[in-house]
Amino acid sequence: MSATIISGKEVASSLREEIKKEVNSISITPGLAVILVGDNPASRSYVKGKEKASKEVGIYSELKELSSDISEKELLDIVDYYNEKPSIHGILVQLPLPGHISEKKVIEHISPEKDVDGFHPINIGRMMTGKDAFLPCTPYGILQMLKYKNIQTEGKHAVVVGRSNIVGKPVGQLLLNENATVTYCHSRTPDLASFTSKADILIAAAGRAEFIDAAYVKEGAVVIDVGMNRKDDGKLCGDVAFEDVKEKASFITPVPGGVGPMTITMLLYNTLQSAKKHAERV
Ligand SMILES: Nc1nc(=O)c2c([nH]1)NC[C@@H]1CN(c3ccc(C(=O)N[C@@H](CCC(=O)O)C(=O)O)cc3)C=[N+]21
Repeated sequence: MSATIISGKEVASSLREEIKKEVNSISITPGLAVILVGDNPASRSYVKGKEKASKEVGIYSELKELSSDISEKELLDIVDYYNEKPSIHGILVQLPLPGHISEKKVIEHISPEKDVDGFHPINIGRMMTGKDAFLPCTPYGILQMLKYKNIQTEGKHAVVVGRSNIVGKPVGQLLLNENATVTYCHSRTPDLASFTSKADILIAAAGRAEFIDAAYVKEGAVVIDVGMNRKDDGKLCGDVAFEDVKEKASFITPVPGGVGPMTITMLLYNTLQSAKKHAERV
């Protein structure tokens, strides 16, 4: 039997409707500042997607485009400017940054109260300890997709392939918070398939095109594809060999149209939450 496809587009549009309604119902306009350094075409295209989605739900978005030779100090000053600007509730510095700028320094410079990416160590610590935090958008979006399809996490064995700070590590943490049993694997894990084939929920976030085929997957598993790879023909593909795996899985997410639209949606959601908290303070 072929797997049910979890359409990120569908889940995203349902959540965006709710976000839009709530944006219209509050007394202030949520504001998001997006800082883009350099002219990487992929980064630019993601940033455009974020701007368009913000407008659609009534969030004000301000794009700051900076030359790739900007100094670290200048960038930190711009972050400061937005940290202090009352009409801005969320700040996103698009990664990756040019090599001469420390990403760590820049992320740590963003006010944790405006860190709608959920990348600041304060928010990561809050997430780890189960406190109120901005949750990182991709892992949070994955949780929403599971919820939307009523997929249980409690007592399930989740296997995460990938250990990045923005996807692999936090998605495991969030699944653990949801009472899953979590195993982390990565590029140095020997006999990877021996782990992934035990997964009830498999999260593929390693950044290798279509390498998870049916041999890596247990019959009836839920397979979430976080990969965002460009093929030689320019087409986007995930870490999962979709056609092969969909015959074995119970649920599967496509690329494109899967996790990607959810990432943007949770950014909008976090920006709305930040604006609401700001409104309570003033
Ligand atoms: N500070 C920061 N925060 C981020 O959240 C962040 C970042 N830096 N740097 C780059 C990555 C990448 N990312 C994507 C979000 C949505 C899609 C997305 O919606 N993709 C569409 C397809 C887009 C296309 O066709 O090119 C889809 O999967 O259907 C993709 C990629 C956010 N990132």
